[in-house]
Amino acid sequence: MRLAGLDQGTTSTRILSLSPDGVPQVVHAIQHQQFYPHEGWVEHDPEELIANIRACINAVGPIDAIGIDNQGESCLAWDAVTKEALTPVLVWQDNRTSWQIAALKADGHEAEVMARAKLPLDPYFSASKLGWIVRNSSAVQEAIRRGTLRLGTTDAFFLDRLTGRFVTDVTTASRTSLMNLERLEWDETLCDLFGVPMECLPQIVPTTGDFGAIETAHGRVPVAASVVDQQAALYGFGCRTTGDAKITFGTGAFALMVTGAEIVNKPEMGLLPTVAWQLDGEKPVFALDGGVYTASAALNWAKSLGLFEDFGQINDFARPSALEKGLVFVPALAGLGCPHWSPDARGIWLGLSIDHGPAQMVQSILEGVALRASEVVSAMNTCIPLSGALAIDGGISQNPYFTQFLADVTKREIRPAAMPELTGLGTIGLAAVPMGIDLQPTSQFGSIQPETGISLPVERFHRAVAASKDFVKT
Ligand SMILES: O=P(O)(O)OC[C@H](O)CO
Repeated sequence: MRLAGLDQGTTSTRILSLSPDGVPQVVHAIQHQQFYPHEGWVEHDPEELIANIRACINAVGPIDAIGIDNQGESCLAWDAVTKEALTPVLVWQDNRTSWQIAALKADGHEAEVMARAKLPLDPYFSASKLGWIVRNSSAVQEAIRRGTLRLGTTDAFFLDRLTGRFVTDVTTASRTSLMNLERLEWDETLCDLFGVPMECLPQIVPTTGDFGAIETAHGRVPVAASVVDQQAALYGFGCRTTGDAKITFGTGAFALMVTGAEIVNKPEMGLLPTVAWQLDGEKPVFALDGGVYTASAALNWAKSLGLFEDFGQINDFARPSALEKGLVFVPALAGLGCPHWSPDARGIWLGLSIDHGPAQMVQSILEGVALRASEVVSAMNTCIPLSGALAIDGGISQNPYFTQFLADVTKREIRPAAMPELTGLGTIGLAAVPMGIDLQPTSQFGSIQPETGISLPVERFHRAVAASKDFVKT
């Protein structure tokens, strides 16, 4: 049986299939455009994403089933009859609703949202974005009048268009802030609060099962799984028991830890309970989630500014670290997520001096991403002790300076995945479940030990983080 995983992420769409020895291989990948129409706005073109999905599926050749993973909170509106998008995709990084979130907080609504969705008020989640779409798009208002409006995360749009099933899986629904996490149903109070008509949302279904079939150049292909990309990676890492955790360093850095059947709710730690997956006919497995919004995105930004030309140039830097020498970068280029939840925070360099050049600045960016990830890891570890080493994947998980600094700052063994496609592996693994195949991960991991005798002045970073939060507000 030949299975494929389609990874529709923030920067690219990729299709993977397994080699005969079980290793996922990217068969085709297409980058898509990022649109920044105003400060803080981030959009994708839904038709470009659909075209890229079709191109990837056609490129993979004959397959028996496919799983699709998605970029989480990103969402849009479309028409129930024509299936045409009515708005761009508002990407998870889009901060256009931060003023509305601030107003909801000021009006005392955070406790209610925390009680129902178990999420803080933050523009990251889909709820305020969908509310914004309903209030501001004339095409959406016309569709309401016609009775044909559909609202949802990107997975629901892709499935409705490609298979005719108007559904979303429970992991993606748990990222909207419109689902009651205990009941796993849309929550009327939350929909009213954000101004989202509940009847326009898709049906919530388990992560694996029958999602309909896609017409491809090679015949009809059943979709057997649909899931958020971070949850797919957690599954692909083989994390199955409470305390198993991973961090994926992509556009942002996303840590997830399995908490089993239990919803671990630690708002004071800034961590989010979320659904890890729900296999068809089984109870849901939950996870704790902590996000750093800019990881590779900060390095791409530095590259675009000309601070370096090639990723091969930023693998080695002299010690002591920039942090020890007094230069600190806080990668809050799209606000601060876990554990701060400060959408108005901005990136900041502290400690610049006349002798600093591009190399030290890039070194401090790598360290800033590691320090932010370390904040998330220590919040998680306070909730539930992490089992053993910390497994990581994604682009900068292969950077030797970054991984050693991460080991030193977290004081833990870091295990970078030798094979970078763990999201695809997890998506294929989930699609295999309804086919009756138990695919166990075959990835290999490196091992980076913390250096002994090093004590980093992490307090210096905490002071810089505090400044990054207050800077725009004061
Ligand atoms: O598409 P990625 O890999 O940047 O991941 C996006 C996250 O799921 C957003 O929460």
